Amino acid sequence: MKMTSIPVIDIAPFLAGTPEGREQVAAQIRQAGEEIGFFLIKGHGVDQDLIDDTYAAASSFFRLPVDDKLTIRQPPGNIPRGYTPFKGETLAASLGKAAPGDLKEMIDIGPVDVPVGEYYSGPEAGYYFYKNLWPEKPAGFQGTMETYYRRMNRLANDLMAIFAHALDLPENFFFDKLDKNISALRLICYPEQDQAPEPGQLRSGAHTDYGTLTILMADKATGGLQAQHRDGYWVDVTPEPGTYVVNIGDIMQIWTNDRWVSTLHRVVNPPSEVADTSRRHSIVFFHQPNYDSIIETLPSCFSADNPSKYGAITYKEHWNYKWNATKAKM
Ligand SMILES: O=C(O)CCC(=O)C(=O)O
Ligand SMILES: [Fe+2]
Repeated sequence: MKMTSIPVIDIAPFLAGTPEGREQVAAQIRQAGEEIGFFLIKGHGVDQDLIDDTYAAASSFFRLPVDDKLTIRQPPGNIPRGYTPFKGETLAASLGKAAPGDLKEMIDIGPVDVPVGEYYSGPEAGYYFYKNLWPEKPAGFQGTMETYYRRMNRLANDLMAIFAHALDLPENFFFDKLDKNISALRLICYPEQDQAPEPGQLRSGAHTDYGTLTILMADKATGGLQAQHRDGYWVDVTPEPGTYVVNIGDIMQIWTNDRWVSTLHRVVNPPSEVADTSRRHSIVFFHQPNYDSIIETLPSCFSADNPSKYGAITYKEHWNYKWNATKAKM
């Protein structure tokens, strides 16, 4: 039977900490990781007021005149910070596919609370800890986003503990690979479409996410997210109020030797009858490990009968390739 919606998992019993609760949540995550690589979570503990404030700050920013938005334009050299105008990225190119630019504009925010030291600012650090660019308007934007970033990092740690449990590893297994993580908070606006898209042009072309996991909050505007089932068909991912969409990224797929899937997904265009009124926003936290973590098959995911399919790489090697492939030459 075809899957028509993605599973909803209440993670509160894991966070409450009883052994039964932890096992029950881990079992559901294990199944979802293997089958579709996407799930909705509830019981995550993130304060709804913080979610609402973050959404409101992002949507007000995108309503500003373009000149105001360009005050924090992405610095030259594809540095992953600041505002990228409409059609500035082509996610299909991360998988080697040519396509017109994605029908979206966005802001990229990197780590907040960066310590001083060679690891964070020396030559190896690249742009991973580059300073964030904050707009003057709307008021309070920086504080809201920094609070949200920190809260997403905590939730991602909780999810990584669940993942470890689900993979028969100690729950703190991943922590030393994440303690200097280079996660990215991305605010995206998919504006109303007053012109028909070009052939092959989507709000976001089909791609997989590059890191460990992604935590997404989106509104319910038409023209939304779809995930590809392992059997090839597309499933609508419809967020419910108070839930987050979580999906597995490339690094979990590599770590688990393909037992879990980094699922192909895309954001489709709204139907043409409503395209000129459909405006969609999403707030996406891409959780990504330390830049120098070595990504190789987890001890519980290979054996003599099931050898590793991937050679070891560092996270920065994986990320650099994907990121640079997707950028418009502007
Ligand atoms: O906006 C969405 O719903 C998903 C965006 C996405 O998949 C991405 O930016 O990687
Ligand atoms: Fe994505």
